[in-house]
Amino acid sequence: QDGPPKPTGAVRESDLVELVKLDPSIKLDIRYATANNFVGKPVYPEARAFLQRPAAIALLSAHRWLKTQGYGILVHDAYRPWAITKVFWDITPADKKIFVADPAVGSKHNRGCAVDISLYELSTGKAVEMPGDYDEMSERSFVTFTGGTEQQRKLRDLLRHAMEREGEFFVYPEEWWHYDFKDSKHYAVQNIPFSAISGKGTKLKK
Ligand SMILES: C[C@@H](N)C(=O)N[C@H](C)C(=O)O
Ligand SMILES: [Zn+2]
Repeated sequence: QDGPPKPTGAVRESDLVELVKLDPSIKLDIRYATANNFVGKPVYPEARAFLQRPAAIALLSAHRWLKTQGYGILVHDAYRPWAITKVFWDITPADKKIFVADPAVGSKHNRGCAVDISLYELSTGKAVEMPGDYDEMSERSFVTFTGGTEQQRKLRDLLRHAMEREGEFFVYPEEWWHYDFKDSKHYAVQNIPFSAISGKGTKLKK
């Protein structure tokens, strides 16, 4: 397969918004722009994060609620070009494919409607410890994993509560960090690089 799957029905116009421009207190740790990821080398030329506007606004709402609890959102990934989903799929062994999306269908990341996140402590700015590492392909990533420390599980569950409390996002059960936006099916799978995103719609409508 050479390119993304074509939409089967009507789709909404893409309006990708850069998250740090909405609120600079949303922190970034874009591992795919570094060698510290499961590919072992950078697959993004820039450490940037975009979501479709309604998803970005919902993420901001979760971030603001988390701040009342002493935490902020740390973003590992958001919109992801389809070609990178294909790279992930091709290098992942068959028994680990639940941790990556099939490029024949496309990932919700490719639609600008999924986000990989963790938490940072407002008091120190440091990333928290979760029951497993980001992109760890083991049962420690499952949202039902009962191992790790009580504090790690509490933070994983706090993140999930923040993201699901308004019904806008829902967790991917195999990955504590991955959240899908409820309206993802309305957006097309895209393969444009970050540099081609206009950002014209970056300003948040009040
Ligand atoms: C690769 C991982 N971070 C991820 O996002 N997995 C889901 C299943 C996806 O690729 O959509
Ligand atoms: Zn993800």
